[in-house]
Amino acid sequence: MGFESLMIRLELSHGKASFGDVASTVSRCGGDVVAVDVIRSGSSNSVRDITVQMGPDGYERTIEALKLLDGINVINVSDRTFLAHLGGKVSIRPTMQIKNRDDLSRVYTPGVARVCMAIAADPKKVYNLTIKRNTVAVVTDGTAVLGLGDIGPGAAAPVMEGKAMLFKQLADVDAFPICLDTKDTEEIIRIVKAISPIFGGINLEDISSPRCFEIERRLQEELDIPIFHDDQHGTAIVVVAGLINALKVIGKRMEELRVVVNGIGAAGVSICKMLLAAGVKRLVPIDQCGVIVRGGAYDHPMWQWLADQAQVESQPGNLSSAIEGADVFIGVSRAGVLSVADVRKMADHPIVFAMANPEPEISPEEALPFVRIFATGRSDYPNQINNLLVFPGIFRGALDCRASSINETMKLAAAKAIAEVVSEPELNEQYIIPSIFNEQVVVKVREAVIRAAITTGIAKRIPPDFRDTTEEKGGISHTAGHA
Ligand SMILES: NC(=O)c1ccc[n+]([C@@H]2O[C@H](COP(=O)([O-])OP(=O)(O)OC[C@H]3O[C@@H](n4cnc5c(N)ncnc54)[C@H](O)[C@@H]3O)[C@@H](O)[C@H]2O)c1
Ligand SMILES: O=C(O)C[C@H](O)C(=O)O
Ligand SMILES: [Mg+2]
Repeated sequence: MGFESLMIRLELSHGKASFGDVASTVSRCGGDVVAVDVIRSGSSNSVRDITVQMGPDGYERTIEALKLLDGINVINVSDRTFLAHLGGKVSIRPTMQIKNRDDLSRVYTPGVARVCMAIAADPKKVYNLTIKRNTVAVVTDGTAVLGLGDIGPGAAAPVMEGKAMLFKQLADVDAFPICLDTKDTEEIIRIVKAISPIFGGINLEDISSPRCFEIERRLQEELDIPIFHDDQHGTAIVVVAGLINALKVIGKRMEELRVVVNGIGAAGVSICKMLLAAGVKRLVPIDQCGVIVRGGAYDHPMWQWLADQAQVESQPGNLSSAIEGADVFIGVSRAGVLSVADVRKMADHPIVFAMANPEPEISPEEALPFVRIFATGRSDYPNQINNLLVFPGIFRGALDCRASSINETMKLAAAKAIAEVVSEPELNEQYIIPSIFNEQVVVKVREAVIRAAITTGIAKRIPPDFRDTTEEKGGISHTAGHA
């Protein structure tokens, strides 16, 4: 599933082989040549880089077929995805160049000492005189990386670097990947607290459940910067945004839905909580042990919380029995657990958000003939429901107003803001959620988050663009200080 790019460096012996032979061989193996670069051209031979797009299954076949061509020498094969990772994906750049001793004495000893002492005298100044106000730590222990599981902190780094890139490109937030070689809850809390002075916020990422709940709660209690477990809240916010719009398309209301959530880990717990807050009255949470039922007894504190909720159904069962008559399936579990037979048992106008990464609970090819609305977490299909629509804008807003946390009001405001980026005339089955490249996403999420932070009294600063207009924009009073 999904197309990938491969870059192949070839030497063609003129007179023996032509570029047409190469292109037709690639095409026969199921791929397309999408770019050609001539690296060297001589009288008897030439060297070219060809970029080939195809499903991952076709790679080896293509290379073997090219090697068999007379007059073609395959010099090198590079997977473009790996090439994009060479040397990592982010770097740190200074904000000015040190050109002479005068500059040096300002940014370094002795000038810097005066600035240090100013912060020592007034710790709030760290926000204006260091990178803190714009910097977020993306912290993982590598235990729940995408749906790949506990692959360790080093292997988790490419995902964390990817999040850091997106923070910067989409919201101009400087984010730094921190991959911790410990799974111990107390140690993680201690380390994050210890590194927190230079960060304006902490984005926890891919830390497995249930430790993630305790880590987030304790850090938020003990620190006055926002702590946001992306897999919980970023995911829940984007799911609610997608659902708000999907319901507009199919004409159902939140209150009349029966919703199955499969995978009650970090993402699943938070999605369930937010669905209840959004008005869902019939909820069926399912994990590997089967349906989590109202009135049940569970060791997992969050499952017990769910079992105590009036909206959670009491009928035991498994995914295959529980999906019967469901209006919505939300998967945050693992690849391939939803079958076509399951989907066919759903109510009219089924909505399926199959969000396990990188492979969803059911492939679009299998599901699409039987569902009204389908979404995945992936970038290569329509309706990408991924927390990447949330974390850049939510942190942009939280940093700009120096919110001490990210509360429920801010989260709901973010969900509504994302949903509203797609206007009603634009909405359709293939377009329930805006593209991440829609610049309005970060702008609207930021604005909604700041307004919610100010109204709920947790903003420590009013951003300049909110200073004169807050009254007209919604009757918000100036309670926070300007800094
Ligand atoms: N699209 C997105 O934005 C997005 C965001 C967060 C997580 N995810 C994906 O959701 C999945 C879970 O992520 P998480 O952070 O919650 O991980 P997690 O490890 O905290 O939770 C996963 C849960 O799924 C359960 N599970 C595993 N197999 C199952 C099965 N066959 N049936 C029912 N439950 C099953 C596990 O027991 C666990 O409780 C991953 O694939 C991740 O990539 C997607
Ligand atoms: O990283 C992603 O693509 C989304 C999410 O954070 C996940 O863990 O799957
Ligand atoms: Mg994640």
